[in-house]
Amino acid sequence: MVDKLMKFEGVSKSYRSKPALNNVSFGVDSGKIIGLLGTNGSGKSTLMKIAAGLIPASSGSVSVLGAPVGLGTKSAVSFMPDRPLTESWMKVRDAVGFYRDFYSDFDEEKAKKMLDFMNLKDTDRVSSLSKGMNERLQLTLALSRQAKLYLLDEPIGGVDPVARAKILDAIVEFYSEDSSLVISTHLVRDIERIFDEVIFIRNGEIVLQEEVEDIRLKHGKSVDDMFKEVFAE
Ligand SMILES: Nc1ncnc2c1ncn2[C@@H]1O[C@H](COP(=O)(O)OP(=O)(O)OP(=O)(O)O)[C@@H](O)[C@H]1O
Repeated sequence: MVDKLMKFEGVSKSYRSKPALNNVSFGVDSGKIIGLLGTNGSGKSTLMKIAAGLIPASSGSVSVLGAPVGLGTKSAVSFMPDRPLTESWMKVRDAVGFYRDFYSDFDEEKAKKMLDFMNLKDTDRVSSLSKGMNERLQLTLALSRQAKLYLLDEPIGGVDPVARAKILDAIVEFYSEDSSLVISTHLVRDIERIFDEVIFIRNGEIVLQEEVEDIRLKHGKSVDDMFKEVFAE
């Protein structure tokens, strides 16, 4: 029986000699929205890229649905990178076509509903979208794949609070409960309402993994208060 949707065991990663992750172990269960929270440079993107099979770990093992990360796990994982994969010549419909052609699990109907929700038009040029609208597009593309695990790297980075709220509403609205979502951010206060569980990462190490309800009940704190306490300098 596969117990965890994703599992990191003793994972370390260095870029040349610079360490980015140090002996990271944790698991992700199915059916959850999880916040991967850490300050700049704490290793969030590195962790996601390893889970998505884009870069290798230096040591340790990572599995998705019980299989080591590799070609076989890529269809179970949809990754939204912090930099867009779309090209500037594209219109929104070209970006959708690109994903449809590239991913056999792409759900075009879902993409259309999401684009509508996001107020994006087929004919909008990607290069003329504002940062917030572009993030809406990237999120639509990533969530329209039928994956088991969605990894969203800073989906609300650099957008104003109104755009943030819209993006969070879209995540909640279009999330399917037989999958899990891992969302990296350092903007904790704006987003904590949607998390079931949070993982704190500091200097490449996991320093806390806890259910949000437990943080509130056991510690009597919001996730944001806890984050500020753990990351105080
Ligand atoms: N391609 C790379 N080459 C060299 N060092 C890198 C590379 N990518 C990341 N690093 C370093 O690894 C560490 C972790 O970076 P990472 O991007 O994973 O952090 P992060 O938590 O996602 O940060 P941010 O919130 O700023 O995006 C940082 O010290 C960073 O400078």
